[in-house]
Amino acid sequence: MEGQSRTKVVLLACGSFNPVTNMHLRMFELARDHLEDTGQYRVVKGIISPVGDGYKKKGLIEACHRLEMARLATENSDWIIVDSWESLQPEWVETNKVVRHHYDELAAEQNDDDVDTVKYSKKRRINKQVYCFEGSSHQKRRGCPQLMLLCGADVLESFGQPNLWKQEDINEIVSFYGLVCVTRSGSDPHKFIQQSDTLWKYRRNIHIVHEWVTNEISATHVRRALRRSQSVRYLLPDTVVDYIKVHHLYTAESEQKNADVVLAPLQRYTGASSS
Ligand SMILES: Nc1ncnc2c1ncn2[C@@H]1O[C@H](COP(=O)(O)OP(=O)(O)OP(=O)(O)O)[C@@H](O)[C@H]1O
Ligand SMILES: NC(=O)c1ccc[n+]([C@@H]2O[C@H](COP(=O)(O)O)[C@@H](O)[C@H]2O)c1
Ligand SMILES: [Zn+2]
Repeated sequence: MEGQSRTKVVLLACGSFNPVTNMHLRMFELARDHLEDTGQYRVVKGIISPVGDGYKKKGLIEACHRLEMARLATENSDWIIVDSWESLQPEWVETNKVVRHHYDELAAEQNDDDVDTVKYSKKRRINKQVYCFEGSSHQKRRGCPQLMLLCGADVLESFGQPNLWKQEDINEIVSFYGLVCVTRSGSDPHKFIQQSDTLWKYRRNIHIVHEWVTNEISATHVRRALRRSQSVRYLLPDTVVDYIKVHHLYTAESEQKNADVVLAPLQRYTGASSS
């Protein structure tokens, strides 16, 4: 397929990024290679969206630090950016709403481009037509890049955890947007999809990216090493390692943050109290 006729894709990764690791960055590169190798897609942008403090995950340090580390980690990338919208919301925001927000932003950018096109080169607007997409309250804008949620297989498998995700949110993500899922040791995304009727129905919108160079880098491991004053160099960009040192992040004390608090989605869907 010629470059022009490929579908433009923007990849959105939501997560704690507590802190961002090299594997988070690798996840984007792996996903881009995989999608472009199909000949159908051209990946034009990657967005890292750190979760807000209202998520209440144990050991989650302040969003301002997580954002700044993600910014430092992506400063050498010409296609991955960090977006602060989610982390600045006063309460935890469901991932589906974050995806919707970014889709609306992309559509607005597309509109602006079209207006410029009309203004300066008098070409026809291409973005006026909208069409409904099966099973979604949203409308797809023609000319707008496709937004796909990018995650590791543990997040995909968390769809099966009771009271963590709303079924309608999962439906919308996999039917309207699409999912790119990178394998992670200990996970079997193919099996998980095979066992879920919803995921099976929309399996063509779920792209599984096999990471052959398996590694178990996780932010949990990084935080543990830091608490023990062990080196985390080469697991994270040097600029992030320096930032952690300067700001004395990830201590025994910070790991106890939210220790007695119920995770926000569980609170919201079960009505459980916050402590
Ligand atoms: N080694 C990895 N392989 C594949 N995906 C990964 C890997 N590490 C993180 N991810 C993915 O990156 C996204 C953000 O993850 P998150 O911020 O939870 O990082 P993490 O390393 O899993 O941290 P934690 O250990 O605190 O849960 C998630 O979709 C997660 O699945
Ligand atoms: N119902 C939901 O929308 C829902 C539930 C659980 C986690 N999440 C998101 O998944 C990501 C998971 O991050 P962690 O793997 O760091 O916990 C976060 O961005 C979080 O907001 C969304
Ligand atoms: Zn995680």
